[in-house]
Amino acid sequence: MDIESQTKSLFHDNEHEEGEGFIGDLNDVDMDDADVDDDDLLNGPVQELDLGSDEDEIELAPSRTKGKKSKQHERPLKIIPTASDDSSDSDDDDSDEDGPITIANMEARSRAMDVKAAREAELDAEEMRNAELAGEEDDDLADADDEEATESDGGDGEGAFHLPTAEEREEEKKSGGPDVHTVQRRMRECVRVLGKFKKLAAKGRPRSEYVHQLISDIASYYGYNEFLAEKLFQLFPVAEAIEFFEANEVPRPVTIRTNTLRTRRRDLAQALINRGVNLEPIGKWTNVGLQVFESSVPIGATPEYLAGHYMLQAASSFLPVIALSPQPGERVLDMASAPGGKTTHMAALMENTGVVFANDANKARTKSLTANVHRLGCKNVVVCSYDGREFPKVMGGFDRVLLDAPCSGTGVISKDASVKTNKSERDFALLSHLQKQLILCAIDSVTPDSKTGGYLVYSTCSVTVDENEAVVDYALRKRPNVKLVDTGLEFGRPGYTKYRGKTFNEKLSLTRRFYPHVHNMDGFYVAKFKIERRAKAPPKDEGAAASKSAAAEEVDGGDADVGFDSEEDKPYLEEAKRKMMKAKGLRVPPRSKPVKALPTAVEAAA
Ligand SMILES: C[S@@+](CC[C@H](N)C(=O)[O-])C[C@H]1O[C@@H](n2cnc3c(N)ncnc32)[C@H](O)[C@@H]1O
Repeated sequence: MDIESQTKSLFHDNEHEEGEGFIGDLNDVDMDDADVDDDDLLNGPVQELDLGSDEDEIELAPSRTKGKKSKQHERPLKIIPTASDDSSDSDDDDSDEDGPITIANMEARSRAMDVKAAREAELDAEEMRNAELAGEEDDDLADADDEEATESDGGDGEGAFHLPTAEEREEEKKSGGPDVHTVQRRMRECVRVLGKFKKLAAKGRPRSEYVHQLISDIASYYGYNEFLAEKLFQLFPVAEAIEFFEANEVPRPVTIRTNTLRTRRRDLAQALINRGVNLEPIGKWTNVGLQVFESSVPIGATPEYLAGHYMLQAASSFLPVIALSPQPGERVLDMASAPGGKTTHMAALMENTGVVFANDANKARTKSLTANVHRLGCKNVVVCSYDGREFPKVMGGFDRVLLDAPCSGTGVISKDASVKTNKSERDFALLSHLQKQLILCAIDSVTPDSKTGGYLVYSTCSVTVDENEAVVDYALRKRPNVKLVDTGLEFGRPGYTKYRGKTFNEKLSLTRRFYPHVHNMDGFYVAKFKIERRAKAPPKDEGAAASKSAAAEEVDGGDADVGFDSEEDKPYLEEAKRKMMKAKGLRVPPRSKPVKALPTAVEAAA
């Protein structure tokens, strides 16, 4: 059985749930205001929307692009030559380059690709600089000599390559678009020309026309809307962008995480091997992960699975927990936790001691969370369901917080192809807005006085800058008492410090990006913060008690009094009750008093 059909049959019964999403006051966000630099982001009523995706729920059935039909589905195999196909480049690469990327050879391969990407980025940048120097930007290359133009035209030896004009593109669209072979060939040519633009571009055709054509062809070939195709394309040098889109067409390796509360990896591996499972340890960076290559039994229904000896979990989703590194005896918050892959991992690292508050705003999703908590034998987990923006008002004083934020899912397109077509510019603005609200509340939930911790990890299964660096940079600007620290992860590309005209805090390079085409895992982002006291240190001569109370007052929503106050809780309870009645189709009674926006974390701390 090959690994692809394996994957399909392996997961016929896992916990995938429909209707996952993020919760936030998104409908009323003004797009122009979506990047407001203000704690006002924290204001607003709680509403439910269904826009999100979740990296942890492995698909039961092969994903299909809903809506737009991808030309790529018509193709037999990988046809677009990409960096890793290009044999002329192989000398420069790691000798491990032959054969498929496994998680074991991934580190070496990823280093080689990093070098190559850096080189390509450099070439791209040089091309751009040259174009600018020549004052050509959009109208350049009128002086490209005939010889060069001929080289471009004769490109792949299959007849002349002609970059369609705007009118021709229109015509093409009207007639239903070109066939898949024409699109493939054109993409290949555009990549080639953009790689050596000065030399290969046709006379009088600016770079932007090639880029535009390539993005449009990527969108139709792989089945993306043009907006998202462009957004993702912009993240990489041209040739690498194709690698990324290609990788999204291929399922990621099937991986499981040993539940060390119940067994040891060695014993689990032996038990599964005895059942006909072909597996091996993922790599040096984790001592609990196993990669499954083949199996004659459904991996989601073995006696070991049912007994909670392992979790079906994408390798990338180990990373935020490794970075957070929760310690035994600590008080930890998992702010957006369903279905619990990371919660249960944290509970195991904490050896079932201390407490993990596993929160998720979506009540329905807490069912699978609770089921996983029970199956894996986690005894230190409390499940709750609040909007994350209600923290730390609900409770605070955590040693560590994980915010695995609701996101667009652009890192998990191989699992959920609907992302290709269902995300618009507005969705990204709204998500980024919600993520900014959540991250401030997550920061304010950490106690800077923690003896053992004082950390927050922010992660997403998305690769866009709006949802990652922009959010982290915002948090650094809004909370001067936090700083970025090393994630402790052994691989991953550094986060952007500059991106398309935006400059972020230089420490953003401490954050880590993971990509399907580089690391053979889902696209992911991880940032780790250390939370310090917000206020000036109290005078040295003051007594310990005085100093403690001063600190508590000055902490912005951190470990000040966060106990329950029934008066304050009234509006929350009333709203929750109204929601529940509405969901059950019951008549909702009028509100006892006009509902103001629920108090925010910042208000609560004030
Ligand atoms: C990426 S998933 C979390 C995956 C989870 N950490 C795991 O490892 O299994 C994001 C979660 O955020 C939840 N969510 C969406 N909006 C939220 C909000 N405003 N507050 C708290 N949770 C929210 C969603 O219901 C979803 O379960």
